[in-house]
Amino acid sequence: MDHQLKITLENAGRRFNRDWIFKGLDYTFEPGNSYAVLGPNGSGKSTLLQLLNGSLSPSTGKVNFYQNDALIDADDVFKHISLAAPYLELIEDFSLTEVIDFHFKFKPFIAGMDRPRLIELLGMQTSKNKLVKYFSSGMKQRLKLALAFCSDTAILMLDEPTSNLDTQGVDWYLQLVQNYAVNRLIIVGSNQEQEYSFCSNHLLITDYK
Ligand SMILES: Nc1ncnc2c1ncn2[C@@H]1O[C@H](COP(=O)(O)OP(=O)(O)OP(=O)(O)O)[C@@H](O)[C@H]1O
Repeated sequence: MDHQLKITLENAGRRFNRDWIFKGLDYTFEPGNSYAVLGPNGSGKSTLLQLLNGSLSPSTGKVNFYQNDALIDADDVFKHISLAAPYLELIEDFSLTEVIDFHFKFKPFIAGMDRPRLIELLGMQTSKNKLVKYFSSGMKQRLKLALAFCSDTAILMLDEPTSNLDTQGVDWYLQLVQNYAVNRLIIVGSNQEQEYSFCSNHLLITDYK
């Protein structure tokens, strides 16, 4: 990855119908830094992450994306972001091998990674040809995380990254953070300390109600 991405929010707000989820949000997400977006269930973490990945527009204010200080279009932002989230579904009728091959048609592997290494990282050598619909919920979550961490993008966006993971899975996730998040802008939507304690910046949604 040879570029950096910065996201700024200027007086940003989002509402659904008459309900404001948050407003008056001024914030800068700097390249290479780690951020936790925090708040209780239903407070608007996922909504904010969707603004930050260009899939939802603000009701007021602005979300700006800069690549090496040049403004880029919100429609082009997805190329620079790897997202792992509960609402992002894997293709259930694909085998593990097919899911990986399909995913990496759209995004390159990080340096030194390829399909066999990714399967090894997942510890799923014996499930290569298993259809994803027969994966356990924890296996699916590991796969989503591994696809995100192993894609060569400037931004890693993780919504509830340890959902469905057991304690071993949580340790495995923290290992991914250590090994594959270096120098990337990482944004974690969460209300569980274990999954965001490495983040140096905290954004509390409830400060913007
Ligand atoms: N498309 C939509 N239409 C109407 N309301 C919505 C829509 N998407 C989200 N909301 C509402 O916005 C609020 C914030 O939801 P959001 O999913 O962002 O919260 P969250 O903090 O991520 O919650 P959780 O921790 O439970 O995942 C909720 O009240 C939700 O019902």
